Amino acid sequence: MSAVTRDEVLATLKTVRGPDFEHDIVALGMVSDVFISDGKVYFSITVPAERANELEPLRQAAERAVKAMPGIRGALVSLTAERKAGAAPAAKPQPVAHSHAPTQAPAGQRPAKQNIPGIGAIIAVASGKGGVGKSTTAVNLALGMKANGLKVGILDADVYGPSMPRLLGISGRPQQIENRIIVPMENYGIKAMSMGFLVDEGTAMIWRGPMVQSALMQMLREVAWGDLDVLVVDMPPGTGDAQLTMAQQVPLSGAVIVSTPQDLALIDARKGLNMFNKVEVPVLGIVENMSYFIAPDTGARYDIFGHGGARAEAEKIGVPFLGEVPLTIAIRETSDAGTPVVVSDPEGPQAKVYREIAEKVWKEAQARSGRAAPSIVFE
Ligand SMILES: Nc1ncnc2c1ncn2[C@@H]1O[C@H](COP(=O)(O)OP(=O)(O)OP(=O)(O)O)[C@@H](O)[C@H]1O
Repeated sequence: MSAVTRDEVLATLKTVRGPDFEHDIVALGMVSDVFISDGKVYFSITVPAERANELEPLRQAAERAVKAMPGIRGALVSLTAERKAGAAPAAKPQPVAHSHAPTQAPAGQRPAKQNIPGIGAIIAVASGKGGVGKSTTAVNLALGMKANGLKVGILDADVYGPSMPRLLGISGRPQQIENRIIVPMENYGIKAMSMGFLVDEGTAMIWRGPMVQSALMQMLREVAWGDLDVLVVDMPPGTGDAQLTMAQQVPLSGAVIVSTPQDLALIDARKGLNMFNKVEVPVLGIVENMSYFIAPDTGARYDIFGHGGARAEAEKIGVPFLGEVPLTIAIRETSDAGTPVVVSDPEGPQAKVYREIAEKVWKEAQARSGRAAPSIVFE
């Protein structure tokens, strides 16, 4: 069977009537870019923010219509809200979580970010640029927190290059329960959600901003996370508009910045800090990754990268230094094999490094939230 095209999807959507019961949703200009991957169709429908709940049946009708097309294996349709003129400076439509549409903030104020019921703290792991080991740090940090006795989830917000399925060794598709709530995947005792569970890894993601945002909001708010002490969010690399919007829309308790010593004068890490400052999310500290080299044969340590830059930078700007992670074959190989070092060699030196970082991150998060830390049992 030949692949379904965007035009065919749009033709189908022309059978769906808009809220005026007269014109179709395509003619009314409510349909975003349509993206098709692996037989699944993704798009959003723009609606006025105050009608989001009321128009949920419209979303369902559109999803049903597309799912019924021959050759289509699934559809992910979300509602995105139009901002009222003058309500906020951004011109982009903002996604809304359907049953829990955020309340519109008065003009000039940041919209209130709704906490997620059941989730104690949401901690972002971010980096100023790609390839510094952000995802590896995020997964080992999450597992370190679990090893320290916390209930942990991880959300892979890197919609364009999801890596959690591979890092956690999880394959398959998540189950959907009533009201389109998704059951998170799970491995090594942590719950996980990633775009990679919904589309195949390696699929070139060419989504536009609003679609990415609504997919992220669904993964955040329409997933049965249950009770979690902490949800670790693996942010997409970089500090561009997309990351900024994300940092703005997710109710973050704090952020951890991953940097390498090779980062020239840590320029990129500083950009990360500025980004979170801009959206008033406290930076919990900096992790220096690939800080020094441990020889696989002798276990000897070599400070070949001029490590320590991140510590100095953290001191200079007054944020905590959370720890340094060595460059080791073990970390790379276990990451690539889907058996992160914290679970595959829990007694080893690398696992210890991550657990200590996890402890510091948690302490910092608790200190910022002003709540007493639940007691953590260390073995
Ligand atoms: N401490 C480490 N020692 C050895 N290899 C590491 C270490 N940290 C990360 N790596 C390896 O470096 C590569 C990049 O890591 P990772 O995917 O975590 O980076 P990232 O910053 O999330 O990248 P991206 O920007 O592509 O999302 C991976 O192959 C990973 O296994």
